[in-house]
Amino acid sequence: MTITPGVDAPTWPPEFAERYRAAGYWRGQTFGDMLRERAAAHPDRTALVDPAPERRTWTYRELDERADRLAAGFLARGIRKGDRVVVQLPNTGEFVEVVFALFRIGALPVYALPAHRETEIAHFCSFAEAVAYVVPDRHAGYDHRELAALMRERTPSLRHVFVAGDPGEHTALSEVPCEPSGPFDGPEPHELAFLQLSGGTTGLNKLIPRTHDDYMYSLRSSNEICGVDDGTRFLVVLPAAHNFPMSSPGWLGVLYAGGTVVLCPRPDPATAFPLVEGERITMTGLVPPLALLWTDAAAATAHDLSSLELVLVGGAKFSESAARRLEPALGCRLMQVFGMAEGLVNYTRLDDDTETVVTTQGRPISPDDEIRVVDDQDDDVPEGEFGHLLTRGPYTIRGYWRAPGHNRRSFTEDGFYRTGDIVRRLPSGHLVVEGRAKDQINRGGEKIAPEEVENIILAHPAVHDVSVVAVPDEYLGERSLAYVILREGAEPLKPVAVKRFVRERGIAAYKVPDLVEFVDAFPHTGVGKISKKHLRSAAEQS
Ligand SMILES: O=C(O)c1cccc(O)c1O
Repeated sequence: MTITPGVDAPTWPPEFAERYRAAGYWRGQTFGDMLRERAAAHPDRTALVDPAPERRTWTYRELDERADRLAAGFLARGIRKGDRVVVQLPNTGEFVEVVFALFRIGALPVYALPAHRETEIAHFCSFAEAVAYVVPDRHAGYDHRELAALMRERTPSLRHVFVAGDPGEHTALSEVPCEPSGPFDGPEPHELAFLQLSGGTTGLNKLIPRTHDDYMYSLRSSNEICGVDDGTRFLVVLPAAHNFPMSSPGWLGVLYAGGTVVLCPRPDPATAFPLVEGERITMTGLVPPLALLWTDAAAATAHDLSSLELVLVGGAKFSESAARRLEPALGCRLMQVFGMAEGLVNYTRLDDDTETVVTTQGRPISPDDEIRVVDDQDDDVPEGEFGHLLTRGPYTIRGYWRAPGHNRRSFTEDGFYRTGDIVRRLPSGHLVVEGRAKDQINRGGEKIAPEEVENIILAHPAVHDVSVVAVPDEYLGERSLAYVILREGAEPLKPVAVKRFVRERGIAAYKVPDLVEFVDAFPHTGVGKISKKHLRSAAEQS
């Protein structure tokens, strides 16, 4: 169960770590201590607002105290430093309390999304050898307690299920807190803070080990770039466990700055606009499909959105035409952000001209973010030409959690992360994302590994072979299409039966193929392997 540094989670070579400390990037503070410091400096300021169903607020002092008591309760139940805890909570105050309680004792949250189901959660629990799983009772019509019971049966390491709300057969989260018996033996700043999820390209999600030092640096710099300060009122519209709304600059960045975080239960304008007005929201982050929806809804809304100063858009490519419409419609500044949970984050800047803001995906946070744009042989391409984006820097991981084989493919020998994105770099340093080399579908910001979905469909008795590819979609950017070859002599299937089969296997709904087509054969490459590129262009033409 214990973590061996450099083995379970590859880390920076000592000369890099020294350089990042000397440059002042890594400042030696943990998230637990950060909150403690803020609570001492401005105890009565509002840290957190959870507006639904009844408005609840937390001052910095209250959040700090509640995190302490919950941390003490977790310890009393045997959760220890280095233990992994799968946290699957919607945008509620409990999410923030749980995460800070775990930070304080050095247990590592594994950030599941509310949309995840049996397939994903079973993987996180077993691969991370989680000791606990934290869930809501019901969310969006789904009973998480039943899934939790199944996970307890199937995962030997899983000793606890904590439920926010009615616990059923499990333990109520509200029963956990107790009085701390003394200071916590917390983590060191260079140690892991949590495991974030990768978008995944090869089947199941990889886990991304982030340290207190490296993540705190990305927040602090994001705050400077985005102009976050103690007057910022940030609306968390996307699922709070996503890296973007957590750290770019996100709810953690805003708490770092002493601002106020408001948790939005659903991302639609009908839910969010009254909150923007009522809570005087100044900043938020959206994925492109939501940005479009908000842009269109703003024209007709009776709600006063004039408090909005900045909307960040990222997670998938934002079309230039949509980007041009956003600022006039919402009456605020647009900032594009191109980031990844593995590290590197790029922003357009507040003083960039409009053309740069609408046509690029920004430039890196740090002067020490090393960027290479290379061809298929890893040779640098001339400035301004397309190539694979490789990166290395003070907040980009050196390897995934317990994945040595995968790490040899995803990182160069000298530690550059192969992002899988195809970019072009402008003389200003801004990147333009042109496409993707990795086998992944980006469905409006939700990343899908085709292989994971293919493996599920292959289990259908009537299916001989399957290939899942991206097809362009005006609203989401991309949707998923499953090309299915049926077994000889099999009863014909309807597309809806394939979709139902995938859904019933227990997988996040966004991974269920949007389209299913039955074909006799896939286009093949010379070596007889399915050519995803070929399939993608066939899909684009159909
Ligand atoms: O993962 C992402 O897509 C992402 C987008 C914007 C900003 C981020 O930090 C991200 O991780």
